[in-house]
Amino acid sequence: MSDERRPANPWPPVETQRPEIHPKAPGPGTDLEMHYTECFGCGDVDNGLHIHSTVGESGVVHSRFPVTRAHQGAPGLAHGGLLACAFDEALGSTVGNLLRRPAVTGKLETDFLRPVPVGTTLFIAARVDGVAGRKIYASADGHLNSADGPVAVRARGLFIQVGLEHFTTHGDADALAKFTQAPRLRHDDWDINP
Ligand SMILES: CCCCCCCC/C=C\CCCCCCCC(=O)SCCNC(=O)CCNC(=O)[C@H](O)C(C)(C)COP(=O)(O)OP(=O)(O)OC[C@H]1O[C@@H](n2cnc3c(N)ncnc32)[C@H](O)[C@@H]1OP(=O)(O)O
Repeated sequence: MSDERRPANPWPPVETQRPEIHPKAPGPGTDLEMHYTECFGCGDVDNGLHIHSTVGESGVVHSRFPVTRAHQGAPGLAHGGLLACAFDEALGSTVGNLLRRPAVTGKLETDFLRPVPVGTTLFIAARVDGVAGRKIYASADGHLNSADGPVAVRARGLFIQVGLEHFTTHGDADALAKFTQAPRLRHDDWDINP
């Protein structure tokens, strides 16, 4: 179905405030480092997505996902679940880096408009659309092979701001400690009071 014929639900679905870019957010032109070396989306992981992101103008973050044979679902085509993963990464990175609030994905919806062949690079442009308390709404378009190529996938996500205890309670406290000691992720540079 073409994008125009899909029903358009209001987005964000609730009244929101305009997102405020954190004063210590990386500026336009900054290449974002992987946020965690073991992250399947951006980390140094065999057959991971190897997504690289750069901060653009006007609150947009540009991410690139090179689709390889390791990412197939149907023969020669990207797996939809991995495409959704790429958007989770791109949206989460946009929220985390621009707002500098620790947040996790609460809801993620994807519209698959065109097939994404192996060998394609998906150019994902993501932005934060609004904030309502701990709820942060973000969306992205994925273009085939260039920033202005045809849109193949769109996504919308709800991210929920959490305190750091979310990661120590449910995750690996030692890994988190190493992670937050990285200069760019220092605690005092984050807005960590949900
Ligand atoms: C200094 C260190 C910082 C660390 C951060 C580093 C960032 C680095 C930079 C960038 C990289 C980031 C790249 C990562 C990308 C990947 C991200 C992922 O894949 S995250 C993994 C998948 N997601 C989960 O595992 C969540 C599992 N779910 C939960 O833990 C809970 O459900 C949680 C925290 C999401 C919410 O639980 P509650 O008890 O805290 O809060 P409640 O009251 O349930 O929800 C709060 C509000 O949100 C709404 N809400 C929650 N889930 C919703 C949903 N699915 N749909 C609609 N509304 C929902 C609720 O209705 C409520 O709204 P009302 O305040 O009442 O208006």
